Amino acid sequence: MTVPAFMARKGGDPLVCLTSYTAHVARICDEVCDLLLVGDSLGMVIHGMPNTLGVTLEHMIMHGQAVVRGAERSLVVVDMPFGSFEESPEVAFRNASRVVKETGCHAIKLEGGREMAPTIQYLARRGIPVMAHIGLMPQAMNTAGGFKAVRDEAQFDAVVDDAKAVEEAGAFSVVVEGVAAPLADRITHAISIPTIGIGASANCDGQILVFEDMVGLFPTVPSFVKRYGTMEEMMRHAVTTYATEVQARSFPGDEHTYKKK
Ligand SMILES: Nc1nc(=O)c2c([nH]1)NC[C@@H]1CN(c3ccc(C(=O)N[C@@H](CCC(=O)O)C(=O)O)cc3)CN21
Ligand SMILES: CC(C)C(=O)C(=O)O
Ligand SMILES: [Mg+2]
Repeated sequence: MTVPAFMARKGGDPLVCLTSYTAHVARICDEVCDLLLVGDSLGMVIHGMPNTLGVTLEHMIMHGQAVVRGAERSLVVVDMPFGSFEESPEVAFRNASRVVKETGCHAIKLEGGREMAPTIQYLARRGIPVMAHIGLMPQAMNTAGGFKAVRDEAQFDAVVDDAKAVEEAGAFSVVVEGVAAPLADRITHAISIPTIGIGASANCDGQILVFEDMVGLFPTVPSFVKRYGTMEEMMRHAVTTYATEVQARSFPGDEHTYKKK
């Protein structure tokens, strides 16, 4: 997958996207996805943080390297963490270029609408494809007072304006998070770059979910998540059986034991 090929899917077959944070999860997701996102949700999902604000550029680079090693076909996009891009377009370029150089990812993603348009333009014109992220922006949880979906009609025009501004600035795609279905529909029809929804209805050009949420490995998921697997139960069964067998001395058995030569 390339950035132009991804953009060409606007209005066509839905774009399949998932987050990945590790090489072997990336290898599995890569078989079915158009895009793998190394999301800053890894702070919560992998590192047990209460929100995404504590995630660093070093976290993103380390997980980005792992995912790039596991991916062959998909576009790999790395989230810019809180504090790494907001100050100025120049600071954003310095940090985003480090992410691209040190991971080999194809593009970066950053949260923000109109206020980030100059930064998106600065990066995009200098060789770094940018995916924007509008609607519910988890890095703004303290100003929003939590992870609040955009459901009030009075807020809709502002988010449509954000979508137009990031398109105009040169974003190649935009994540639309936590918005009511009619707003997602307006945004998808208002712009000519692909909209990738998360908690944003079917009225988008593609969908993304957090891998651990959809396989059933993260305990507290937002209501928009559909669970396609029961990984937590499978893991609990495996470790419980192991513990029982160690205690009973039935593991290791003969077939798991070296014989002398
Ligand atoms: N594992 C995981 N999955 C995610 O989808 C995800 C993360 N982590 N971390 C970053 C953000 C946070 N996300 C969330 C988390 C909770 C709600 C949620 O429950 N929102 C409710 C109300 C919450 C409130 O009132 O405080 C809503 O109705 O909008 C939405 C998005 C989505 N992102
Ligand atoms: C879920 C997506 C869009 C994200 O930003 C993340 O995982 O950090
Ligand atoms: Mg994110």
